[in-house]
Amino acid sequence: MSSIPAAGGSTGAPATAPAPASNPFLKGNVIDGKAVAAQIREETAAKVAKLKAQYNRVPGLAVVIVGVRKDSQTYVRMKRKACEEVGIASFGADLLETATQEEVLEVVRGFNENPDVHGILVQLPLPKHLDEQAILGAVSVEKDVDGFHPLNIGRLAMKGREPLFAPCTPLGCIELLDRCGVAIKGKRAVVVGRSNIVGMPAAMLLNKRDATVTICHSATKDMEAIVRQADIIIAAAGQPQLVRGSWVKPGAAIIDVGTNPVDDATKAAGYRLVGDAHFDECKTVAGAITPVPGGVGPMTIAMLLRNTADSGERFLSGKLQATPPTLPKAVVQPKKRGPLGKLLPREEHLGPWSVVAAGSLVAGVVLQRAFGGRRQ
Ligand SMILES: Nc1nc2c(c(=O)[nH]1)N[C@@H](CN(C=O)c1ccc(C(=O)N[C@@H](CCC(=O)O)C(=O)O)cc1)CN2
Repeated sequence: MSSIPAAGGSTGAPATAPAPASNPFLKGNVIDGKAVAAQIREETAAKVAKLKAQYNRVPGLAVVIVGVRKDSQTYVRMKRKACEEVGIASFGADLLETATQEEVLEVVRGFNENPDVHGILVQLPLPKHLDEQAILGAVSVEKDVDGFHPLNIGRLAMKGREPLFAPCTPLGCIELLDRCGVAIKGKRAVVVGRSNIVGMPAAMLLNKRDATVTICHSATKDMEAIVRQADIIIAAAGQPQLVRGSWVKPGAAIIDVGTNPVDDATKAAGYRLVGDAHFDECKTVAGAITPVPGGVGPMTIAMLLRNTADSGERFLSGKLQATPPTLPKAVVQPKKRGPLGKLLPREEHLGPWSVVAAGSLVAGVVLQRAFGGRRQ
């Protein structure tokens, strides 16, 4: 276990929440994600104000966007506005659709080295010609507020380890369960979908909280029978209304991560958003359910703000110092000689966090060897 505080306790057990019947975030059995997100934003604003009073500095978030995708532009605008509202300093880089891998990496490196930046995110998806894995791996692990760096994901996957940051949408799903008084420990959870952004990290977070977790995917046989056993369902398959009311055990909690546009001539935009669960059917059976929109979506940005404030606190309080972004190379490129004339890996003359990060890197590589070659 590292001495560095991990994920602001975010992956650990929650404070006690009111029982569902009297819960202020439940309207009947519908979870009000906007209200939960508003509470987290208020808490974050208070934390940022405290940091400002203590250190006369505020946390800073850098958002990198490549290209002109309309939805990505909207999310990035929402993130920058949210930063402003809670007092987090906003940094940005808007790159052309045609930006090269090296140009994006150069921008990331600049933010890695900027002491006023405590969190960095690269808006996804990236244009197809870019190597997303290499770009996410280039973000300094200590500033990886999206929680997508392989070291953070590796630590999330491992027993007895904690990431510095967990991915925002899955973290938001857990926070919704906690704040709505839905117990996780010992419960059966089924995650439908295994994306890197939501499904897999959601399963890992639920596992850390002692749920018994099953992941369903496109090759799962008799998915509905598996889902029917769940006390908690995370629907994150990217398929509109996949989870039907008849799949749901009475009283189960459904967290719907899907945001699928479907044609709707009655709407000014010509479409409406639906989730991966059939809301009207599932609502009649579930103990609690998130709507789309207004459920998980607002939590993604709220958790990003909280991760950034936690990161700012680690840096400003001096608990953490950024290590050079070239750490993985440093581990494999010996530079110094030990007492017996043996070359020492550089981790031995870097700070304690570097050793932790190096250990996690090895763990990440082992995990990748074990699981990486398999078909998704
Ligand atoms: N680097 C990242 N890229 C992406 C992430 C991420 O967490 N990090 N997640 C998604 C997009 N996303 C944030 O980036 C995001 C998605 C949805 C919402 C949201 O508030 N949705 C609203 C509906 C908004 C609408 O009307 O369109 C809701 O569900 O209520 C916020 C952020 C992919 N990329």
